[in-house]
Amino acid sequence: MKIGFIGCGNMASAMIGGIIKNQVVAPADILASAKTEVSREKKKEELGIAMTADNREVAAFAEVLILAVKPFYYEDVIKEIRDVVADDTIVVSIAPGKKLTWIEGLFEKPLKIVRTMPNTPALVGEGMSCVCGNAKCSSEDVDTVCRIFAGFGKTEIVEEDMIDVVVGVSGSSPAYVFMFIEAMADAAVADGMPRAQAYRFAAQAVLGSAKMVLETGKHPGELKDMVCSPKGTTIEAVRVLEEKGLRSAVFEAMKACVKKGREV
Ligand SMILES: NC(=O)C1=CN([C@@H]2O[C@H](COP(=O)(O)OP(=O)(O)OC[C@H]3O[C@@H](n4cnc5c(N)ncnc54)[C@H](OP(=O)(O)O)[C@@H]3O)[C@@H](O)[C@H]2O)C=CC1
Ligand SMILES: O=C(O)[C@@H]1CCC=N1
Repeated sequence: MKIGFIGCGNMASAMIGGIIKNQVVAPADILASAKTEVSREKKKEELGIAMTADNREVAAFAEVLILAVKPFYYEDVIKEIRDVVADDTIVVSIAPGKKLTWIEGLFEKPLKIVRTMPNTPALVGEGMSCVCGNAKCSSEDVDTVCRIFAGFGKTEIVEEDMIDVVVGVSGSSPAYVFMFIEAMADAAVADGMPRAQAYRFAAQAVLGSAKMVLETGKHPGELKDMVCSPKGTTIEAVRVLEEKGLRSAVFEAMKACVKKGREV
């Protein structure tokens, strides 16, 4: 299977890294484009794939064509490539807000279009993505995309409306988690821990906690309660986090994120 990426920035690189590492396809079966020569050279070296400046070359090459440019470039890119995209190519969007009908309309011909929302932990094989195909897609087409995305993490099929929610809860959320890790590490540094060690401790605590949610099936509140000893240290931290509005901050942040995604 030939996979093409139009745009090869943060998200495409994370996906390609996972695809190659997990041998979904060989590097020779991937072709990507980027706007600047500097990026193309960097990605060629980093990922070991062929790079081009020509989006139309990528579109003609790909059986699965992933549009990995910023949402505001989608319109120009689709107009540029639409006459070289073969009728049976599966076109994959990773952009928030750009609806299937809008993408279909721009191609001006019936095509298989799949909307997805990946996230950057794809780079280490721990991505979380959703997938939704248009009416032209058979279940095999959707499976093909799921198989590619499974190469760099977990994937679930959702209704299109749910994609806006996925943007908030997994597409964008690595950024909030990195902020949380950074803040915990800063506090540990303030208390005397060397910075590199602080990142290791904070990140491993987040990783382990996430695994507990996924692997025990217990409610996160129960897992939290298991850490809070009576009269202990943790409940003091929990009291301050509640006082400072952690839950409300996360709630409001995600509402803002989803709203922005719907407006794109
Ligand atoms: N970053 C993330 O965590 C996530 C991003 N997404 C979505 O992924 C898409 C890409 O985002 P991201 O990777 O962060 O963005 P980046 O800015 O990191 O990358 C954009 C890429 O597009 C290239 N590019 C720009 N214009 C063109 C063009 N006309 N033709 C071909 N290539 C072009 C850039 O080239 P150059 O480097 O040379 O300028 C760059 O390689 C967006 O739609 C975003 O919403 C989805 C989920 C998560
Ligand atoms: O910030 C953004 O717009 C993209 C979409 C999801 C994550 N990054």
